[in-house]
Amino acid sequence: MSIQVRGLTKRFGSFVALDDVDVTVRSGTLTALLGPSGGGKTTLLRVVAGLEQADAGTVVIDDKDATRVPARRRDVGFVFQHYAPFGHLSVARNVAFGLEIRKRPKAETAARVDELLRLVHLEAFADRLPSELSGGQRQRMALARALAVEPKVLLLDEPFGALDATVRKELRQWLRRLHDEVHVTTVFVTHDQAEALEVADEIVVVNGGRVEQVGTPDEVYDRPVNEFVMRFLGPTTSLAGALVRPHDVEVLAAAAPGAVEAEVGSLRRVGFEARLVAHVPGSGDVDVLGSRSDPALRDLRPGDRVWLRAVGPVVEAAPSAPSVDASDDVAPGDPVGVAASSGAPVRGGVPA
Ligand SMILES: Nc1ncnc2c1ncn2[C@@H]1O[C@H](COP(=O)(O)OP(=O)(O)OP(=O)(O)O)[C@@H](O)[C@H]1O
Repeated sequence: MSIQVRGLTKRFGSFVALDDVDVTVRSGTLTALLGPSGGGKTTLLRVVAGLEQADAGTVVIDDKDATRVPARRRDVGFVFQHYAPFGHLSVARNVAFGLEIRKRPKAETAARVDELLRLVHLEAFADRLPSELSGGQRQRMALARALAVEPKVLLLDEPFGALDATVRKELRQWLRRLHDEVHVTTVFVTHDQAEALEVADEIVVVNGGRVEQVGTPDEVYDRPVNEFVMRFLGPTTSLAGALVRPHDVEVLAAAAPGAVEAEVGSLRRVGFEARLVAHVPGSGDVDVLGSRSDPALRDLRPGDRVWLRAVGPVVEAAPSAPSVDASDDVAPGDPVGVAASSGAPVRGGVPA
């Protein structure tokens, strides 16, 4: 069940929250809406769900124009960050709720609830009250409840946002596995680039009410279309006027085509990483990230002469562009890839 959003504009007073947005979500995919706070992700999700009316544009769900269809008739399952269950009903009754109000036969409802509780690994908790569940279990219950009525699409607004980092990580892997079993077209909102890169089939980068880029995790990470996407998806450093990822800077002992001469400022080892800061005369410090066993870095001393060359994606840096760096602004969740695996991405110097 695909979703097509065309020319969507949504204003709150004079503020433009969505500005002529086009997005296609392919049937059966798990798609992340990724971007900084206030960028319009939730608004986009709410318009798709029918909880918010757009000022212009269309929403097509499963090849049918849903723009004017009320939320309850869109066959959309929705899970919010702070999910509020019915506190006086058992877990099983919470999951059954949507089926009961649709007056499905009792036996069918019971069988479906059993199946869903197994799917979300809560079969042992069927008779508990929601207050007797952990936060992660409650969000799994919310997902089971949303799935109960067999929605065409599942929309998740930071479903794990309120949980601690470890549980969040478990649940994101679980969501991936669940999706592989159920295959319902799913869109989830996150501002955590690691979550999107790890879980999604497709990432829609949303910023300032516009779509910056759509692609697979590899595409947006390896071929960012602009400085914003480059910065948002992971740490960056500036080399010869362009942005590059610190782990995509090659360190050479001699001059080579395309390489820039630099002087070693400092080299620190942090766990398995080696973090080099090298000074390029006239253009400032460059951060380089390698592994501690990397022979090109291992024996460097402050003052040594080296040559630096970008070996990964490079994006021209606009000098006046606003700085939105993943290492600063992205969630306290896990930073991206090698560059940030210790939780203290190299940026503008050696971490203390
Ligand atoms: N009901 C509303 N009235 C006025 N402004 C709103 C309303 N809802 C959202 N906005 C504004 O629209 C912009 C986009 O909000 P939205 O919640 O879609 O962003 P988001 O990308 O989901 O951010 P976050 O990650 O913080 O949830 C924000 O600047 C927000 O203040």
